[in-house]
Amino acid sequence: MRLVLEHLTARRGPRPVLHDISLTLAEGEFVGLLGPNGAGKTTLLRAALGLLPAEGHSSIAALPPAARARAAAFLPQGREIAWPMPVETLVALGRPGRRPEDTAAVARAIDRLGLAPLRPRRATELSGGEQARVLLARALAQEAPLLLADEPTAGLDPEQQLAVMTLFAGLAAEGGTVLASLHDLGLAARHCTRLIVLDTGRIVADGAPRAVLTEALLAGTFGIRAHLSEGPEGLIFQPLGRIAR
Ligand SMILES: Nc1ncnc2c1ncn2[C@@H]1O[C@H](COP(=O)(O)OP(=O)(O)OP(=O)(O)O)[C@@H](O)[C@H]1O
Repeated sequence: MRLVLEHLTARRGPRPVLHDISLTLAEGEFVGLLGPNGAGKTTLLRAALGLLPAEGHSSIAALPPAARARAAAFLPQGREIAWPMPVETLVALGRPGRRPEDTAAVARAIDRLGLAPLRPRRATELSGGEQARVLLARALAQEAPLLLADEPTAGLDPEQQLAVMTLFAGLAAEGGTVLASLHDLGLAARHCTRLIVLDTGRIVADGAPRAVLTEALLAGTFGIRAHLSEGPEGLIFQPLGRIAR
């Protein structure tokens, strides 16, 4: 399912922090939403979902609530689980219902995140990274055509980070649309089909990873120098140092 944003502008408190964002994400795209701390990534995701008031148009926010829940799954930034329930019960919150297809979707999500060994454990008694994977499984259990994820790799070990990026690329390859905010430019460069970079609430770059991650953008927006090369596994991004600004 496509996601269309037109002239989206949002405020946090009295200040506009997202300015006139227009973009279209198509089926099959895995889009990395990049930008320094405070650039507006979370605000964009939440405004697109209708979770924050915004001016302009979002094709998801415009849907009635039930259709919105079917269209888009969301992994928010906060990862701490407060409910002392078994992992399986928590994942099933993403897919309420007792039809066989609901049970199968929950089982698929648990399997995709490698959570089978943790299934009977109490979610509050898991490590931070394990809790993050449980919450991602809850979002995946929805099996919505659009997935918006706020820093889905934060707090995960290297293997799990790669697992999540590979999983998202697979969802896009199956025709889904994935938009994920990411701070790891290396993971984004290697796995995303497209990168959108925000800086102080505005889109400053949008395109294929190789075209977006230029020396000038890395210096101007992120304040870093980096080495980019094409390896057999795809684009390799290696940060080299900070640039005094
Ligand atoms: N509840 C709030 N009240 C007032 N300002 C806020 C609030 N939440 C965020 N902001 C401000 O809005 C701007 C955008 O914040 P946002 O959380 O969207 O950035 P982000 O790109 O997701 O950052 P990060 O990478 O640090 O998670 C920042 O300047 C931030 O200080």
